[in-house]
Formats: sequence, structure tokens, C-alpha cells
Amino acid sequence: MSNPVYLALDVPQLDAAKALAEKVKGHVGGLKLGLEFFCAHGSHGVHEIAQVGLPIFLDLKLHDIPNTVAGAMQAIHVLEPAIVTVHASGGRAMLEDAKAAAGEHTKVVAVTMLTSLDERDLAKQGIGGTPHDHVMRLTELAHASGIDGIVCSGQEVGAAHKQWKDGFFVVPGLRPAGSAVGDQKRVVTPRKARDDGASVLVIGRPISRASDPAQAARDIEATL
Ligand SMILES: O=C(O)c1cc(=O)[nH]c(=O)n1[C@@H]1O[C@H](COP(=O)(O)O)[C@@H](O)[C@H]1O
Repeated sequence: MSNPVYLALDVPQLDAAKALAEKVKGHVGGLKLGLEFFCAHGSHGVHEIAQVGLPIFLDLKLHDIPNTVAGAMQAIHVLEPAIVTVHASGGRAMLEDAKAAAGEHTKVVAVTMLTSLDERDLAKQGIGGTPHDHVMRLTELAHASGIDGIVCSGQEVGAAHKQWKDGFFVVPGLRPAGSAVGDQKRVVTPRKARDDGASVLVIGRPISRASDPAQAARDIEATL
């Protein structure tokens, strides 16, 4: 089985991001580039990181009216990302149009509820119920829209997987036992997420901030 870990390259400088990717490339299955990186380096930056030779996950978390999101999806065709994110709360028409505009080999996945949020945050947004309820509702919406899968925390991926057997599940908010949680609130270990059905494990700081990132990536790989 190929390595399900995608390293989140949340590093603003292109050279530093590339150097980090080169260090860990033998121990991860892909590289995730976020909005911070894309705003700073655009398509050129994505091409540079693609030279490392791993699949690219372009985490843009698009959330706008359907026409605008479809236009953005078309504009990134040329980059041939393996995975692109949109927000499930953009609604069914937005999800459908995002998928229709995506490249043939790009998986479109919808962020359900950010792993940095908990039930109290939901209540403050006027959304009742538990994170589990909210993620399940948005999973149903994403499934019905015909996109490829969702992003959720490891606390919900087991239930989401049962609800959507052939869905593609991206799980961030992962922490090896004993590592700092930081701003994440719904956290599990990489192993638990994989056992519960995650297709992709997104891991950033536990690798990128380690004194030896390659060793940290190897240690995580050994637990899977
Ligand atoms: O879409 C994402 O990748 C994402 C969704 C989510 O709910 N939570 C989340 O943390 N992420 C991303 O996953 C990565 C997690 O990084 P670490 O917390 O450093 O492991 C970051 O790049 C986040 O942008």
C-alpha cells in the first residue's frame, strides 16, 4: 500500500518548502500546498514543488458562488493537482460545478468542519448539535453532489466512511501520541485515522517543526 501521509508544506518561503519536501520525500506519499504558499508563489511555486516528484494536494478551500469557484477550478487545470479542496458549506450547486470544472485526474474534496473547531464554536455560529452531526450532514451533501470525498477529523472519519463506502477521506488534525496539539481541537493519532478509513493523512507541524523532519516522518510511517 502506498504511503497515505501528505506533508502540509505550510512554509511561506519557496526554498524552505522545497528543501523540507526533499528531506522527507522518501517517507511521505504526497505534498500539500495551502493558500499561504499559493498566494505567495502561485503556479510557478506549484511547478517548483512538483519537481520533487510527489503528488500535489492544492488546499485552496474554495468557497464562493458556483460560477467563481468553477472559474478557479478551470484556472488550476494546468497544474494537474491530485487533490483540491472546496468548502462543503458552499452548497450543492457550488460542489457540482467545482467537480464539473475540475481536471479529469483531480479529486475534489469538501471540507466539512475544520479540525480547529469544536461544539462550542459551532454553537457560536448558530449551528446546533455535535461536530459529528454537522460532519454527517455535510458528508451527505457532498456525496449527493457527486464530488470525490470530504475532509473531516479522525473523530468522524469512521462514521463518514460507513455512510459513504467508496468516498475519498482526507483527515488532518493528526498528532502522534505525546506531540503538541497547538490550534487543533479534534485530534487523533495517524494510526487511528488510518484504521477508521482515512484515504489521506495530512500532517504538518509534527513533521515540519521536528528537529529532524525525516526522522519524524519515518517514525509516523512506522506506526501505520
Ligand atoms: O483542508 C485541510 O487540509 C485542513 C482542514 C482542516 O479541517 N484542518 C486542517 O488542519 N487542515 C490543514 O491541515 C494541516 C494541518 O497542519 P498541522 O496541524 O500542522 O498538522 C494544515 O495545513 C491545515 O490547513
